[in-house]
Amino acid sequence: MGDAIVGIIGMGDMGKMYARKLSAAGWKVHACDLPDRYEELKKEFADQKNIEIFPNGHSVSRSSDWIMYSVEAKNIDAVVARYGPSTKQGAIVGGQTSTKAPEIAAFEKHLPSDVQIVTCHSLHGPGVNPKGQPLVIINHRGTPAAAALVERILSCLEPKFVRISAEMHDRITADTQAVTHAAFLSMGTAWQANEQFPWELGRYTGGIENVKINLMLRIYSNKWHVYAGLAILNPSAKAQLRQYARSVTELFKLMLAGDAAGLRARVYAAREAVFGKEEETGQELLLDEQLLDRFSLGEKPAMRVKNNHLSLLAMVDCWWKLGIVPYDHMICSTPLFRLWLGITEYVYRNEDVLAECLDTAITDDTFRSDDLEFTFAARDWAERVALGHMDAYRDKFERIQTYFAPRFAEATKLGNEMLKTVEEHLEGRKQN
Ligand SMILES: NC(=O)C1=CN([C@@H]2O[C@H](COP(=O)(O)OP(=O)(O)OC[C@H]3O[C@@H](n4cnc5c(N)ncnc54)[C@H](OP(=O)(O)O)[C@@H]3O)[C@@H](O)[C@H]2O)C=CC1
Ligand SMILES: O=C(O)C(=O)Cc1ccc(O)cc1
Repeated sequence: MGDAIVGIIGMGDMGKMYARKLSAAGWKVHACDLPDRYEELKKEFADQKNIEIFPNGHSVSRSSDWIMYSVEAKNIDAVVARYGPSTKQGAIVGGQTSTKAPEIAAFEKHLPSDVQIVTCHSLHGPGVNPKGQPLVIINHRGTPAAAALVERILSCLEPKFVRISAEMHDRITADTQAVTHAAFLSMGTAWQANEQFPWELGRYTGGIENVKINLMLRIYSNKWHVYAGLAILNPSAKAQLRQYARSVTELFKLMLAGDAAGLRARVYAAREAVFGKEEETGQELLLDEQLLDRFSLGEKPAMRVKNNHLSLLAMVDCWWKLGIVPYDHMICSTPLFRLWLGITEYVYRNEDVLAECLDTAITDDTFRSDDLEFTFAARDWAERVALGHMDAYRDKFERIQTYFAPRFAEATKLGNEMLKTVEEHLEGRKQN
């Protein structure tokens, strides 16, 4: 089937996943990473028949028909500056970076004018089966035939193609990915600050808590540059993170003040804006807590411990304040975002659960010290992103990553099972 040659520059987790899938479908793949990884990669792919490893991006660019840059977003300008001018005449170029503004700027700046630009973004990590997952295709500077070729190449992943502009992509992923990651990063920061492994504490077990813990560990087990690039380089993300931090702070102050009426009024106003009036939403819930109960890293206690779920209340408050309707973004969502939306919806569309949450927020001090640290954390992540300082982001991320590292292997296994079960559940729901 492989009439065109696919070039991949950057053989990290995503580059390798693409190389394996495309070559298995019969496409010839020319790939490289940094020159000092040439020998190691050649050995790794020696018996893969359609993959040829090259010493650098010049040889990949000169010989391929669609070239995908799968490098760190923070390096995209430098890498395209180096290899872009070597692009084969009339070829098509794209990238896998999670934020398209800097990628497109680099392409426009460094690619010869006869080169077409059709780029992409898989909305899932390298360990997730791409089948049925959204795959964004952006035809920025290409003929319809060029875009059709890129889609033909990528159709072997069996994705759900989402055809949008680069601007729309960055707007949506700021709403879905950047702010979701900020919530989980802040949870990890708070637990580390209080020197806790939450699955070891009786008060952090049960369905919703399992999602929080597993997704937090999943994010910290990934590479810092993926999340830093996604937040810091996305022009729309700063405002989202700032609002999330503000929502956390304001809700926490209402809790501390014991202002039950004020908290209730605010939470219900957000609920109406995001989920509609209760009587208007006849729809079935995305998730139920029993489904999530199975995926615990710790022992399940006999009695469920109540939590005020500040991180979830702040998420819905933030969507409300920014006028975001999360369901509008489902076509362009990641598995993490769907789970996050699933548990927020579970709390908000269940009158008893929400009432218990508000009552706990006012009358129960169990979570005060975690919530205090969570508030500091949300503000600090938002500030680091606003300052645009990659090293400050990396330093904090890697410190917390080291703390949780001993549990990554187990959490990844459990997290994969959890995502798979939830995805199957959501798929089944759609078909019914
Ligand atoms: N991981 C994820 O969940 C997802 C990531 N993405 C995006 O995809 C891109 C790749 O991510 P991922 O694979 O996870 O990250 P990795 O760090 O695993 O891969 C990036 C690779 O690019 C290499 N590289 C850097 N500079 C050059 C160069 N000049 N020439 C050739 N190779 C180079 C890096 O080498 P070295 O390590 O030696 O610097 C590294 O091997 C990122 O932009 C990320 O945002 C998109 C969807 C999901
Ligand atoms: O699902 C998520 O949000 C992830 O954490 C995995 C991920 C990371 C970066 C991307 O560009 C796309 C997906």
